[in-house]
Amino acid sequence: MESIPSIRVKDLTRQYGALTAIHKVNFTVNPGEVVGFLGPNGAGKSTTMRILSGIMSATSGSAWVGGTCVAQNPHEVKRKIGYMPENNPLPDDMRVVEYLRFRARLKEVPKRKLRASVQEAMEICDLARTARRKIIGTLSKGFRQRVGIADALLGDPEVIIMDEPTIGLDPHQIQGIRKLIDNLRGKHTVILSSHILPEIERSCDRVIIINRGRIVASGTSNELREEFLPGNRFSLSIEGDASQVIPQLAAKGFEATILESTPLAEDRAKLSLRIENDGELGPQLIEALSNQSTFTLHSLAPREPNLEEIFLAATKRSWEETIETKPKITT
Ligand SMILES: Nc1ncnc2c1ncn2[C@@H]1O[C@H](COP(=O)(O)OP(=O)(O)OP(=O)(O)O)[C@@H](O)[C@H]1O
Repeated sequence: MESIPSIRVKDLTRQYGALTAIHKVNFTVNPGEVVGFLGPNGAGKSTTMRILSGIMSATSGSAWVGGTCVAQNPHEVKRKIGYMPENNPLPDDMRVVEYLRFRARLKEVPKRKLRASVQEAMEICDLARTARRKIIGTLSKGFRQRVGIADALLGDPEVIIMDEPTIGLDPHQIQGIRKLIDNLRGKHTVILSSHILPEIERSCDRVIIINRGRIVASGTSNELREEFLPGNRFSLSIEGDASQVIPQLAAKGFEATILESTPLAEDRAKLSLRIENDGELGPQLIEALSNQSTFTLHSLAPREPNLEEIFLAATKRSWEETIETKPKITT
């Protein structure tokens, strides 16, 4: 039997007056998945997350959380979802434990489970020992984010949604939040939005890319690489005449393009190549580029495009498609 998706979104659209913030957005997230929601500023990430968590209604379309329709049963959905909004506002004058107990009561966590639920959330977020009785106003940004995540975990919801959980954090704090997200894996379905692409690549099983209110790509990093940046990529450094690299490769039967060329000191250059040929290419490339008079090969290594390159390719394609489908203005 097929399991019910933790999240299903169908043709979700939201207008703010004349502005279409999201347009016919469709996606599903399966139980236990950790999904990254990626998009430039103003793409519609927060709008989608707010609708999913029942804070805001959609103009049209539908969303379900654990099979429950958000518009029809917002109260039930709120029990199934833990939401940490962007720039999570917290009361500066409360103690961490007091605040979380207050939040647990608001979320209608049953009285007999309340203390245990708060304790468990504080333990998962590493607050129990260090910050339990601290005044929130005195906490660092990293610890404030932990309080926000602990809040989202109260009542053990099926789905955790985090809007920019690492924004404004230093590398140590980011590492802490990353570990925390790793600990949630398998116990909750997680959607997190972030601008930090290596962060998403490192933490998420799958990525959904949204641009100007529309989903432009969805898949694992590998699937997206295949779709948007096919071909084998290599980095190499040479000494000598860089303009001879492509002719030399062509003579040996390789179809290659230079993606990037960076001159280095002493007649050296670093090149990034895309090769269309299939198969295990490394040894053949070394052979093709060695023992000839115009340059010396110093190093060669395969290079996988990172999520930033995939993201740029996906959003560029969606931008070009929009330009192409726009009617031409005639005078
Ligand atoms: N309350 C609102 N009223 C009017 N327009 C809004 C409102 N909230 C968002 N918008 C607009 O809707 C679009 C999508 O915004 P949204 O906040 O969902 O994007 P985002 O991807 O989360 O961006 P960011 O990463 O900057 O938060 C933007 O053009 C934004 O200016």
